[in-house]
Amino acid sequence: MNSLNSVFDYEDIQLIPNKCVINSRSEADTSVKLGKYSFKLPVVPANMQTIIDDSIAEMLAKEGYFYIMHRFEAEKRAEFIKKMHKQNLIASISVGVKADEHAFVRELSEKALIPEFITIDIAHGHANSVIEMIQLIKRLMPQVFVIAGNVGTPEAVRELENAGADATKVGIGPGKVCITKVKTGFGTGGWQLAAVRWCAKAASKPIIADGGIRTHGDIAKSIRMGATMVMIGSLFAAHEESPGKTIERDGELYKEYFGSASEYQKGEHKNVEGKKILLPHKGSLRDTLQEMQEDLQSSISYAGGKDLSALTKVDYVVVKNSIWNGDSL
Ligand SMILES: NC(=O)C1=CN([C@@H]2O[C@H](COP(=O)(O)OP(=O)(O)OC[C@H]3O[C@@H](n4cnc5c(N)ncnc54)[C@H](OP(=O)(O)O)[C@@H]3O)[C@@H](O)[C@H]2O)C=CC1
Ligand SMILES: Nc1nc2c(ncn2[C@@H]2O[C@H](COP(=O)(O)O)[C@@H](O)[C@H]2O)c(=O)[nH]1
Repeated sequence: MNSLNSVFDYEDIQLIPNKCVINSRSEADTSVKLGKYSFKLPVVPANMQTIIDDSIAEMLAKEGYFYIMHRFEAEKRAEFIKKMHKQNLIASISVGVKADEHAFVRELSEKALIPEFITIDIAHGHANSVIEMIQLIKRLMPQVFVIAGNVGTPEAVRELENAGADATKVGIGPGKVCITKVKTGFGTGGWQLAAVRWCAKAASKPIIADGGIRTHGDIAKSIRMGATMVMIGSLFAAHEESPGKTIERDGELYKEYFGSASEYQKGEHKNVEGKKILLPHKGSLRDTLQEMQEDLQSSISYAGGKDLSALTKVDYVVVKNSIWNGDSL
């Protein structure tokens, strides 16, 4: 993999069109299967506190989108599962790996509060702590679809899959509010798309490409490189419905978007690998989801197909190489 020629990021790639086989973009099917469930789009808002809350989760589940609730109000998760199940909606939560999270998983199992999806959400997912958590969940609640991450290498993907993960999440440091690449010198920031391709080639189960998506076209590029689904933070931040605080500056409205490893999330300046930014207020989340779907339908038509599978085979060119993917510190 690590020849320089094969290292690229989203902005370095252009997909090459094929002859169109549909009469309207509305015919293109953007739905995706993950586990036993089918969802409207191969996209999931990041499980971060300024991106998703209970009401957004409910709205997404009711309208047929995949969602992953964040883990930063740990004590509310059991009630959240109950509430979603009362409405016949999918429950999809996140966990960490510390001892109290093991206790939480045991509690869910004992109370038969079984969510459909659990995402193990830590910075460096290629770790024994994650393997142990996968094994614990699978032993106590084998029916749960487990997403494990984050990782950035084929070895990590294989190891987590072998431990029982049903999908792995790829992306170490490409996020908009991420400073891992600067603070540690490590990660997939600047070559996230190539890392997705590298990991997907080794995967035998779905890959979720996480971080670095800056345009709707990047979703199609992720699928081309082997992702089944794409996790997105910044493009989903700063909507009317978004939980981030609204700030007024010189008569303009902005919303906060902060990293899960930022001091704003942690409440202390320790092992900080995230920052806070203000994004211009964007209007309704539903409108963004609608536009994302229309753009992806258009992508499918350029790929010469009728559904997402067409995107997996198109040719592409590498136009140039980038480092920053539009980010600044
Ligand atoms: N996708 C990405 O690039 C990144 C995402 N994040 C997000 O930030 C949030 C916090 O993540 P995280 O700090 O892992 O969660 P936690 O604070 O829950 O830490 C999880 C456990 O892993 C340990 N840990 C964390 N990082 C490392 C490391 N590099 N090496 C060894 N042990 C480690 C922690 O111990 P201790 O703290 O004592 O080391 C702790 O025991 C998550 O939501 C995560 O997704 C953070 C950074 C990168
Ligand atoms: N290195 C860090 N990565 C983080 C942090 N908080 C979240 N994240 C990751 O970013 C993506 C979203 O990326 P975006 O480019 O779409 O905005 C998210 O899903 C996490 O994986 C953090 O504090 N540090």
